Amino acid sequence: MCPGGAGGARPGRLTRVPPRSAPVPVPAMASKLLRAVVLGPPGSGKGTVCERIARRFGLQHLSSGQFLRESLGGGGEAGALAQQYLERGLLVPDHVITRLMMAELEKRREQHWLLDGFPRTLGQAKALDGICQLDLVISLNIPFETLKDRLSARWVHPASGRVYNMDFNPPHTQGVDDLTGEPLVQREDDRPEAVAARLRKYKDAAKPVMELYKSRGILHSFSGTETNKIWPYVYTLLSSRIPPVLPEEEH
Ligand SMILES: Nc1ncnc2c1ncn2[C@@H]1O[C@H](COP(=O)(O)OP(=O)(O)OP(=O)(O)O)[C@@H](O)[C@H]1O
Ligand SMILES: Nc1nc2c(ncn2[C@@H]2O[C@H](COP(=O)(O)OP(=O)(O)O)[C@@H](O)[C@H]2O)c(=O)[nH]1
Repeated sequence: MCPGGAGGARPGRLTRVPPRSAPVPVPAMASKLLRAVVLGPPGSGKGTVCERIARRFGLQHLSSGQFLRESLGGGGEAGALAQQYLERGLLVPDHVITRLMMAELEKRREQHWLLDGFPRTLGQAKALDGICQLDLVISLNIPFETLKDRLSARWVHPASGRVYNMDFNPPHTQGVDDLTGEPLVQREDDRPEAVAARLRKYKDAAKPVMELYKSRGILHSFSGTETNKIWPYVYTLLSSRIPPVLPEEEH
C-alpha cells in the first residue's frame, strides 16, 4: 500500500529542492495523494521541472541525490557507504539508496510527492512497487548535444543543491549563490568527456525502468531542447491529476 493511500484508492532549478520543512499548500479538492516520478538523463532538466511542478502543484520534490548529499555529514552507515560512490560518480548500491528513500517516503505518507533521481534501476523500481502504486511517470528526452552544452554550463551550490546555468538561469552575481552568497562550483562529472560515459550508464540502467512503466501505461515522454517549451505540456498533464496552487504563467 502506498504510504498515505486510503484503502484501495491511489492516492522538490534554481532552488533544486524546496525546504522540506516548509508547509506545502494542498488544495482542499485533492482527495488522493499524487505519487509521481520524473526520469531523464543527467542535464535533462529533471531538477528544473520538478522544482516548477512542486511550486505550482504543492508537491514535495524529493531528490535522491540531495538526500544522499545530506546523509553524508550525518555519520550514519548510509552516509559513509554513499560517500565512496558519490566521490567516484558511481551509482550507490540499490539497497543503500532504497533504504534511504523508503525512510524518507515513510515520513511523507500524508503528502503529495514527486521523485527526482529515484528509481534509477529496475531493482529500485521494484522496491518502490513494494510500498507504492505510482500514478504518473514523466520522462524527459533531450538530445545528447543539448545535454552536453547544458552540463558544461551548469554551476551548483554544493550545500543546498541549488543549480544555475550561465545562459538559462544565471545567478544574480556571477559565481555566487543567490541566497547564501557562497561560491558556486562546477561538478567534475559535468565535464564533456565525463558526460558521455554518464549518459551511457544512465541509458543502460533506465531502459528496463522505462519499459516497466510503459507497460503499465503510466509513462509520459516529452522531447525537446528547451524546458520552457516542454513545460506547458507537463503542466497540462499534471493539471489533469491535481489542481494547481499557482497559475502556469508564473515561472
Ligand atoms: N537512485 C539512485 N541510485 C543510485 N545512486 C544514486 C541515485 N540517486 C542519486 N545517486 C547518487 O548520487 C549522485 C548525485 O545524484 P544527482 O541525482 O544529484 O546527480 P546525477 O546522478 O549526477 O544526475 P543529474 O546530473 O541528473 O543531477 C549520483 O551520481 C549517484 O552517485
Ligand atoms: N540552456 C538551457 N539550460 C537549461 C534548460 N533547462 C534546464 N537548464 C539547465 O541545464 C542544467 C541541467 O538541468 P537540471 O535541472 O539540473 O537537470 P537534471 O540533471 O536532469 O536534474 C541546469 O544548469 C539547468 O539550469 C533549458 O531549457 N535551456
